[in-house]
Amino acid sequence: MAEDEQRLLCEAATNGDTEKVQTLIASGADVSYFDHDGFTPLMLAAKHGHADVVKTLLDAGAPWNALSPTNLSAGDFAMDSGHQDAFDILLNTGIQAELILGTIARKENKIGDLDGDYLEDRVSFSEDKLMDANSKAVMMAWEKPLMEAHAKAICSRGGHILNIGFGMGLVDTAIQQYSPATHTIVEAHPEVYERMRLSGWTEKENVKVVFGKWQDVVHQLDSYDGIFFDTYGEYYEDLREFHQHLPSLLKPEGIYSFFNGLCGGNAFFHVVYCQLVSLELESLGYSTQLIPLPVKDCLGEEVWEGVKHKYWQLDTYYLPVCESLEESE
Ligand SMILES: C[S@@+](CC[C@H](N)C(=O)[O-])C[C@H]1O[C@@H](n2cnc3c(N)ncnc32)[C@H](O)[C@@H]1O
Repeated sequence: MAEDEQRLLCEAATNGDTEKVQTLIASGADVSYFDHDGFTPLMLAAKHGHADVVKTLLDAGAPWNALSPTNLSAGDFAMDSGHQDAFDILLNTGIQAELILGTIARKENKIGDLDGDYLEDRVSFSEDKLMDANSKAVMMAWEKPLMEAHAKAICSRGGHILNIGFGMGLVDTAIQQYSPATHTIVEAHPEVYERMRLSGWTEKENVKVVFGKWQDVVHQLDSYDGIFFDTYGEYYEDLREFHQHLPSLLKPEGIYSFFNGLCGGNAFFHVVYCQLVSLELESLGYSTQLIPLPVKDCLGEEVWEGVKHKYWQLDTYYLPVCESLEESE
């Protein structure tokens, strides 16, 4: 009987029959049910563009972020099929959920999600990547064009530049091309720092290397015309925490950017997080422009050989360029 009810709910969601969906929900049908193909009623409604049904299901507690067997969410189905109304409802729900509940959930995850303390483990360098002790990539050479674009953005006002996280030094090499007045680099991993020292970064005339976690050294820093943030083994909460320091770190006319790998494995979740971070920066007084850069061509399957976690799977990278709202008006 219950199985029948769920099947009818999926059918009504597919057909856009809002009344039937409401009746079935009222009689106890499970809105988080997965059918035999691994789809929820919400995915089916989104896929067919039935915005009313999408809303009804969400109001009844259907999970907006459930994933199909191919890792697609209801929002991905709405987006891929071009159903703007259903997409907007799902996007709004995702943002609200992450704004309110996300902080709590992310804090709880913080205890068990990462593989140990990255900063205390060994790293290994090769020509095209920097890997952690769990064969996860800290940084990869395919990102070079992105790092060059980030450097161009944050150096556009000249002056004093700050970069958090050296990695393979791609962004810092690009920053040096703009001959900044000063170029401060914060790096916390002892082996990465040692490599910087051996390759002469600590001796460069306009470069100041600060060894330590940004959280521990932030109060030693100055104010800058351009800032880039790209760490590893941290959470969205850490990025948010860094943003709290922007008003004192970034000069009023300065440019801020960060590596935008937020939810890089799912197109819809990425949109949710791009919006979320933009809203959070706005509340601190910054506008965020997201510049689309195609990355499909530099990301063949062979790039990921030997890498445990494919942290980026999307065709377009959205490079954030943030500046004070007063300046951008
Ligand atoms: C993704 S890599 C940066 C890549 C760099 N943008 C490039 O162009 O090569 C991240 C770097 O941040 C460093 N890191 C991680 N946590 C940090 C923290 N809390 N403070 C400072 N650096 C940190 C890592 O050791 C690593 O070198």
